[in-house]
Amino acid sequence: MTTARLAPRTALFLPASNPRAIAKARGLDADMVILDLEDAVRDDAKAEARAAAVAAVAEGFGHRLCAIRINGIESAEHAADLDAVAASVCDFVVVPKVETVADAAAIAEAVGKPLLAMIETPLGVLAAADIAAVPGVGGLVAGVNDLRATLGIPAGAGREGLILSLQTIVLAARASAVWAIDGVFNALDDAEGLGAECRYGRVLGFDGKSLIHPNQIPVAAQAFGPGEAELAEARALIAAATGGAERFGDRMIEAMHVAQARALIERHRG
Ligand SMILES: CC(C)(COP(=O)(O)OP(=O)(O)OC[C@H]1O[C@@H](n2cnc3c(N)ncnc32)[C@H](O)[C@@H]1OP(=O)(O)O)[C@@H](O)C(=O)NCCC(=O)NCCSC(=O)C[C@H](O)C(=O)O
Ligand SMILES: [Mg+2]
Repeated sequence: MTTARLAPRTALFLPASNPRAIAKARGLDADMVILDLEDAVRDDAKAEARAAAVAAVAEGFGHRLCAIRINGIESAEHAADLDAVAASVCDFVVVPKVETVADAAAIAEAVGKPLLAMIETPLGVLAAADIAAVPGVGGLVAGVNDLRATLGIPAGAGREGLILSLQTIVLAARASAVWAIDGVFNALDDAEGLGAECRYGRVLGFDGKSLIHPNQIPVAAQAFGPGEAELAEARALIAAATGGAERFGDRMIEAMHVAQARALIERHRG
């Protein structure tokens, strides 16, 4: 399912059980807000969080896209979450640990809203292309904490062990023209590390990054750009192109480079 809106560069998770975070998010410059009902919420606060999420989306988040992450298919909360999301005015439902086409299709039908499928288990990665192709799926989101755990990657290791999964997620998303959102970066105070990870995520082809703290928004927004230098080069390339293979400065360009430059400028206009 191709989504009319541009993909978010910055998608901020927050616990739906945290009213201060909800209030704060209304003043933050994130492209998307994801109210979490799953891992960020204690078991004894699930019902209260669900009601708070529905009320928060009804109150609105201004120009920001708004999503609710429900509890997984195996969870006792899943059915109540589906009912709440279906009746809510959120733009997207985020579904954790999606592993099958049947589950993605059933949830999309139940909620009647576009679905962002989290790919965060080995089975999910292996089925990612089929999940992305389900009508109603608007994007794939990498769940890197769960992926690390389910792949057996030691705590504290870099992203090397995730690369095949991350590339599979991007490939699957692109094959169905849906969004590809990179996973979270847990180190709350490491802006330099976050910037490097965002830039690498962009190099892999991701549209944007999932985030967990307000401080991460400007870093990710800058990395997923485009920056002024990129825009200037894109404009110059479009102006110089006359068709077919030709020289642009010290490199060859063809029609697809002009299309890429136009997409970059479109992305900037947002
Ligand atoms: C990680 C945190 C628990 C840290 O909280 P805290 O120590 O309270 O942060 P600060 O004191 O620095 O907060 C300063 C102010 O900013 C607000 N705040 C903090 N985080 C957010 C947020 N995410 N959105 C909006 N506002 C936020 C605080 O309320 C403070 O405001 P104020 O008091 O008014 O000044 C916390 O950051 C947090 O809960 N983050 C989100 C956690 C979350 O949602 N996790 C679920 C998704 S991650 C995941 O599981 C992905 C995937 O499934 C996977 O497997 O990888
Ligand atoms: Mg997860």
